[in-house]
Amino acid sequence: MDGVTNQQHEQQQHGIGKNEAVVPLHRSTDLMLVLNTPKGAHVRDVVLTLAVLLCGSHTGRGVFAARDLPAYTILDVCPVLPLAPGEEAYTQHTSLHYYVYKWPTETAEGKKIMTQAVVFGLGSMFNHRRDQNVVWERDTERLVITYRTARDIKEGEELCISYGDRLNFEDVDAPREVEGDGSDMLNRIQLDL
Ligand SMILES: C[S@@+](CC[C@H](N)C(=O)[O-])C[C@H]1O[C@@H](n2cnc3c(N)ncnc32)[C@H](O)[C@@H]1O
Repeated sequence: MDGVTNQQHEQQQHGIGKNEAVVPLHRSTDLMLVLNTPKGAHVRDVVLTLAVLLCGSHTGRGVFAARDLPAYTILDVCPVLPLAPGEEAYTQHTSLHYYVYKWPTETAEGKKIMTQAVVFGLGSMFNHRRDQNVVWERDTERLVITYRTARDIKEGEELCISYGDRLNFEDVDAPREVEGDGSDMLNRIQLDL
């Protein structure tokens, strides 16, 4: 195409200037969605919640590496839908509450505030791990989040982000603080006295 790349050609066809209105999308093809991880999604459905309470654990989805991945590999570029300020008052009563990200934005008066955003694509499927192996970056201008591997990843590893310290579920990956029935800890306390 006489030195014109496919991307430039597409942009010319649509009258779009470079970098302005185009977000190049990437998704690694070396990923898989696993459906039966122990990290169950929260459910608002009363019947399902009862079934979980009575029958035990409820499985959830997670993103895993289907091949070895080098550090800094782009896993996905996900479009987001920022919610209007105040809309979280409604989403917190729905299952969506467990899927939204904090999103900085500005009011019409120019005041910086934090709202929420729904993330499309794999961004909503990454589970939490305190020592995350995926990092993410917001682009508040272009309304996308880019996810990258934080280090070399082995085939079969789960790809996780960190949700921070204030979790509203029990972290199945968290190290158990007291093993056994706790008597070891009690013995140690008594010895120290
Ligand atoms: C954004 S969703 C992640 C995808 C979710 N596993 C699914 O199947 O739809 C977040 C929810 O996943 C579950 N989750 C994520 N990380 C977890 C972890 N380390 N331990 C237990 N549950 C986890 C929690 O229920 C959390 O509210």
